[in-house]
Amino acid sequence: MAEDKKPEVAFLGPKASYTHQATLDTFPENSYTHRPEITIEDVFSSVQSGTAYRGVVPFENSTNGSVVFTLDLFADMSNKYPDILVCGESYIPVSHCLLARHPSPSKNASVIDSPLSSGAATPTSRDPTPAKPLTAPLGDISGIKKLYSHPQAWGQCKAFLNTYLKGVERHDVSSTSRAAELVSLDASGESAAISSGIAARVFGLGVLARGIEERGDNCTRFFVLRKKGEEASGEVEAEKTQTQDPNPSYKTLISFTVDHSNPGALANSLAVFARHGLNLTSINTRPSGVENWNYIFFVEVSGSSTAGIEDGRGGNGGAVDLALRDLKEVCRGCRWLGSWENRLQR
Ligand SMILES: O=C(O)C(=O)C[C@]1(C(=O)O)C=C[C@@H](O)C=C1
Repeated sequence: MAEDKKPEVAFLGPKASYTHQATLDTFPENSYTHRPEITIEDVFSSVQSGTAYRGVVPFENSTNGSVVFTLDLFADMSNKYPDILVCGESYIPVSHCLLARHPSPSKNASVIDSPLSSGAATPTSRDPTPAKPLTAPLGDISGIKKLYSHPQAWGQCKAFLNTYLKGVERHDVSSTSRAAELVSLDASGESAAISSGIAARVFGLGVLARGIEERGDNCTRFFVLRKKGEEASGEVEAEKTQTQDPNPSYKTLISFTVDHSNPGALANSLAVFARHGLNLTSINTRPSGVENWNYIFFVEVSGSSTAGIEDGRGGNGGAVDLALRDLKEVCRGCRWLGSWENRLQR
């Protein structure tokens, strides 16, 4: 069947996750088969093993910061994903809803009468001026005893949760769409999910509140993964059309570790990028996993590295390749994690 011939793109599922939206944004359904995976690690695994042509994973949220699960997989302490590279990115606006199976948002229920619905969280000595949520529930939500979502989502909806669902038990699950799926299976009707409006339709749930995120411009950045040795881009026509910018700029992700006992080791490593005129656009750290209080650093720089770095020939002599060569001299270990076209629109 022609359907079977389409390249497979693995993504953090189930269907209707924000990662699914990012996948649809980059890989049109008529040219690719979209394969939902249960965890972000499963996506890495499918790309590493070659069973998926590409993978899509969340990397960073504009309100709540890095997706640490993804960073830890790039850190790859057990050397399970040595061939994973980033080859693309996608920015998706994220607007969360509160979803439940038996939404009683009795349209008539007075939101104003409920003590839970005053729109102001209780001031405490630790937080005397709590943030005000952007939105209120559409009806009575006092029956909700359990909340499900991806850990990233709690931090994106703090004001709403503190105001209207303070103290309600929270369950971390693998994605926001998995949260919606679990709620759809809970006959008690006492659970709710933080998930998307699309997930409400896919899992037949009702919407108890819309736009519950902290900020109206909440946005998540996703990475497209490929396996080392696979063409960077362009082999499939549909993917080529993603380039809309006639003068695209590029970004590169690099990880490195330093000898923490050496004063200036980190400063010397970062100075390499400045010396080669590379703008550092982000820096993250995670525990290295080697010993306590030892870190792995992730930096994103402007520019790209091309042929040669991948197979150890040293690259094309561009600024990123030269920086990688010099970085090796001053850090303990470093790894090029891919270069891709910058898709950030300002
Ligand atoms: O759970 C999902 O729907 C995801 O795609 C994951 C994820 C994330 O990890 O950041 C993506 C976007 C939102 O920021 C919340 C969750």
